[in-house]
Amino acid sequence: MFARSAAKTLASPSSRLFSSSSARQTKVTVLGAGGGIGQPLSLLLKLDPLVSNLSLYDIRGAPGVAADVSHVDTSSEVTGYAAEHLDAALEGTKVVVIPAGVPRKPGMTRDDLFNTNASIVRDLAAAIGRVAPTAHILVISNPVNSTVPIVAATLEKAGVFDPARLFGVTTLDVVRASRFLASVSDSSPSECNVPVIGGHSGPTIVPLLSQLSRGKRLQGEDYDKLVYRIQFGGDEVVKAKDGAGSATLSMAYAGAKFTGLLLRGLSGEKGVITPTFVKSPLFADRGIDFFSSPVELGVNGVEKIHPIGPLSPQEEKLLEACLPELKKNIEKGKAFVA
Ligand SMILES: NC(=O)C1=CN([C@@H]2O[C@H](COP(=O)(O)OP(=O)(O)OC[C@H]3O[C@@H](n4cnc5c(N)ncnc54)[C@H](O)[C@@H]3O)[C@@H](O)[C@H]2O)C=CC1
Ligand SMILES: O=C([O-])CC(=O)C(=O)O
Repeated sequence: MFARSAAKTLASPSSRLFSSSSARQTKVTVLGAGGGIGQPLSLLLKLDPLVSNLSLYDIRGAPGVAADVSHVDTSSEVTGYAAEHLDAALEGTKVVVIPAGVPRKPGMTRDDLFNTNASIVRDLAAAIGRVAPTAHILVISNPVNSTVPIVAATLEKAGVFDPARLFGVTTLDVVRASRFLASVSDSSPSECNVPVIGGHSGPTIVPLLSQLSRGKRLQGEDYDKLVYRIQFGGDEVVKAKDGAGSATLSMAYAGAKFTGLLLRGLSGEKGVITPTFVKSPLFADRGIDFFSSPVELGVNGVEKIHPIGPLSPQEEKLLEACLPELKKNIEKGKAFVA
């Protein structure tokens, strides 16, 4: 079978890639497609049969990435957009994935990225609100605990915020929890689907190991070490890359995995449930209105926010450590837009 897709470097405003909203015609846009995450993420999205049109945008390098990825022999069309063509990149899109922004270097926290990434994400959100107000938005850019509230507040200001269509991508925490539990319990990651709740930074990452029999068995130092590794898996990669950035390949995998799950939900599949950071009522009584927990994804995006389920006494403590930090991060994001 030959590739039908040809890379275009710019679609003129008149060249809408599609005009129907059928499930088979799903345009997915990657903002930050030229980066360490954006490139492999674009490749993986090219492999997803639910993507019909892949729109790749970056302030640098996206047309080249698009030309490269477009040679992969799957059916989707790939178009690359240079810096000045953000609106064209977004036109008609159903899903926007955002890995735009700077990554950490050793010694930095995710919150240290706020000063640079907050305005990048705010400006991209404003463009989405203007050009593609009904798109589902998947935020990868850190600090996720703050960038998601920034996107929400920006869309709210524009009068187009729909909480069912905004997601912070916390899938890498779930992927890590599954991989690391498998390695200490001598099992397969497919048998270790750990719910991870809270947010996406150190102590705000709360793995619910007690909800799996393999996780429940871990005690004492083994339990503490595993929780630490899940909470600080990002730091492990930042340190190993030694100044060259943070997780990109595993994040691209996790980003494509979450996008694929969302597309399955959007196309009508039932029972698609995965943790994601969304506007949530679960801890609203504590003043926390964004929280990651298992969410059912459906034709409108967020279909149902599931309760977090039973917690062990250790997990209760982890949750108590998570909530104040998460609240602070969320408020910082909101204050930035206000
Ligand atoms: N949610 C998660 O689990 C994870 C999040 N991240 C975060 O993802 C972000 C990206 O990381 P990398 O890809 O490694 O960084 P990178 O520096 O390799 O790539 C970022 C890309 O964003 C582009 N960019 C900057 N401003 C832009 C704008 N206004 N519009 C469009 N593109 C723009 C840059 O040109 C660059 O190509 C970082 O903030 C990082 O902390 C990283 C790993 C996991
Ligand atoms: O650690 C970082 O800065 C990148 C990230 O969010 C992760 O790998 O989980």
